[in-house]
Amino acid sequence: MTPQARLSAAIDVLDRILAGSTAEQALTNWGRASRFAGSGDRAAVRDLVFDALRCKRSYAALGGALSGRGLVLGGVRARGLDPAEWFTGEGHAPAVLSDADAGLTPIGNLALDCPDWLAEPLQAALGADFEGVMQALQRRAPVFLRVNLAKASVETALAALAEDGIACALNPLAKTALEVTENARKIQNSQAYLGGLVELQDAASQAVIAATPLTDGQSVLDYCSGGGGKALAMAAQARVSVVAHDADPRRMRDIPARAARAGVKITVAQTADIGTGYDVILTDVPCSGSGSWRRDPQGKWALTSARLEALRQIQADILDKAAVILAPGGTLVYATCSMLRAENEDQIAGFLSRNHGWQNPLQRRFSPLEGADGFFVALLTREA
Ligand SMILES: C[S@@+](CC[C@H](N)C(=O)[O-])C[C@H]1O[C@@H](n2cnc3c(N)ncnc32)[C@H](O)[C@@H]1O
Repeated sequence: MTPQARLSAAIDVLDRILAGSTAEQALTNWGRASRFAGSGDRAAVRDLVFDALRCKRSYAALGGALSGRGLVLGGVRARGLDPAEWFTGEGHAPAVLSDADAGLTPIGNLALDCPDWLAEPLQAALGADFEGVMQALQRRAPVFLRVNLAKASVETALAALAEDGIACALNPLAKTALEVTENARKIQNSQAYLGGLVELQDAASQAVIAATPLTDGQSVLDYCSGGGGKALAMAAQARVSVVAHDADPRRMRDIPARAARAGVKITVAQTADIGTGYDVILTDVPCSGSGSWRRDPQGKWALTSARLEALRQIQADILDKAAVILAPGGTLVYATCSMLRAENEDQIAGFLSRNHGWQNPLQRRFSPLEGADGFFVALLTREA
């Protein structure tokens, strides 16, 4: 495909997304219908689509319309390219520009791709970092790996990755965290990944596990395990017995295979079998995802105040339910990939006001300005 034809493909995919499809669905459907597209084309179209979704407001302004064409045109203008060279109408290129394609220079929340209703709570949470963080969320997220210490040292993992041409740099957020600097697309077929030496995991997620006080012999519950990313990290950090649970059992489907590849043991529990008396419970609760909008830009535009309030209720309920199955003297770990106080500091304050005999020795925010996703972690310790 020519670079111009890739723009046309991105326009088509974005139109489907604007009509209600998820990005993944729309890209998959386009891929199936476009057998002629090679892997480079698919990657390029995907990048164009996700760039446009991250910058939906500003690109729509620059491109003169909230449409596939407007977004892609806005992206061309944002990159400082001459649109006339790209919108040529020749071959599979997008149609030539007309007066209808005039755009305007975005300012304020528009320029920052911030939904208006979220500007105030985000400013309250981020203070002087607000603009910088919103700008960071307009760019693609770096790729991070976690070295699986159950199978390899950091040096061994780096050497194995290098054999597959994948270059990485150590990341200060966690001693297991590597930022991929070259050939990220090779990871899933690399020997280091297939052999369980490394897992894909954001560095802030790894920092959350590093902040979790795990010691050999403990019983640990990952209450909202999803696909088990953090359960795997906990199982590799100390000789602990890890139980994974999620309200949606389908999300835990891959945990046995992932645990086998990583060389660790994880017991998957349905809600009825969750048990009690855990030394450590991690609640990596469902949240707005505002710290990871780079990876899920549709989440930024789909969030509403009603949905945020519903999430807050779920988060408080999860904390209260987990608290009663924690052993005396145990630690409840609360984590979100949100930057909003309502889901972070306010939840901890709410928990402490509802429950007595608890301490809160740690609260820590991770900012996208540190390179990884925005995250929040709090430790709640129950008196013995
Ligand atoms: C942020 S995700 C967890 C991600 C996962 N810990 C990881 O590292 O990949 C939140 C998870 O909470 C689950 N969940 C939602 N409501 C729940 C509830 N009431 N009890 C337990 N899990 C719940 C969701 O199904 C989702 O998988």
